[in-house]
Amino acid sequence: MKEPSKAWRPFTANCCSTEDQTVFKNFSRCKPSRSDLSKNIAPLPSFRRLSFSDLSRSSSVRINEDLAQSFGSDLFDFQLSELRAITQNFSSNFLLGEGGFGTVHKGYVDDHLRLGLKAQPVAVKLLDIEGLQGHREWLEFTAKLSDFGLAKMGPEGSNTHVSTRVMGTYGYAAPEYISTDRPRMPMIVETLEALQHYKDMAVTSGHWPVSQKSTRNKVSNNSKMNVNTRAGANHKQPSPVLSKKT
Ligand SMILES: Nc1ncnc2c1ncn2[C@@H]1O[C@H](COP(=O)(O)OP(=O)(O)OP(=O)(O)O)[C@@H](O)[C@H]1O
Repeated sequence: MKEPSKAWRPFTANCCSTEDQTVFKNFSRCKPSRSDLSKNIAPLPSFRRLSFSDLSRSSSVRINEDLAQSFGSDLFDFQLSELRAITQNFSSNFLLGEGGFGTVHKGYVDDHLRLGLKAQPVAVKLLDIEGLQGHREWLEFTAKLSDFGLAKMGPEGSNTHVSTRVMGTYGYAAPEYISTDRPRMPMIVETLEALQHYKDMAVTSGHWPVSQKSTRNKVSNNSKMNVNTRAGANHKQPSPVLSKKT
């Protein structure tokens, strides 16, 4: 009797019955039907990625070392030519799906490929170097410091601090900064975190994140901060945050 089909997972389950298995060059492989290929394979709650390759040699050596520490002897480093053979040259017939990094192809390794590596189906992800995710995403990433009108050049030489007047927007600036005139690094981090939250509230509710009647003292006291969280605010009213900027 034909075995019931199992969810296909690389390195863990069979993808097809014996009679469906064909031989391609020296690689055994499963011959998935068109309907199998068009099916989205069930979510994979946990599976181990045991292999990778196809990076430039120098970078892959370093990554190999890092991954080897995590995976130990379970890690197999495949050459591009091997991956090509496994996936029938990344054939579209073996396409499983596509993610942000590129296409994912079904393949099958036989038990002659590596000592200790059992014959099994695998999924091979092919990096799309033109893709927005992956290479270009990281190469083009440039860290930027957002400037809310508060950025100042740091002290030079033997100076320990820079004197300047308190600047910032009520509701966005850290309350301690407003009250003490002295910024501390944790305040800056808190302010950056709070900023996006307050801005979201302002944009969606059409109200300032703090009451415009807030006084300096009110703002300086975090517990008294009058944050607008009213649900169902009038969305037709232009957001003060947006209208102020335009
Ligand atoms: N091991 C697998 N078995 C079966 N199908 C898979 C497997 N891995 C990926 N796929 C298929 O390929 C598609 C894309 O997978 P991928 O891992 O690239 O998705 P992603 O995590 O959204 O993308 P990325 O990692 O590139 O950001 C999946 O939606 C799935 O259909």
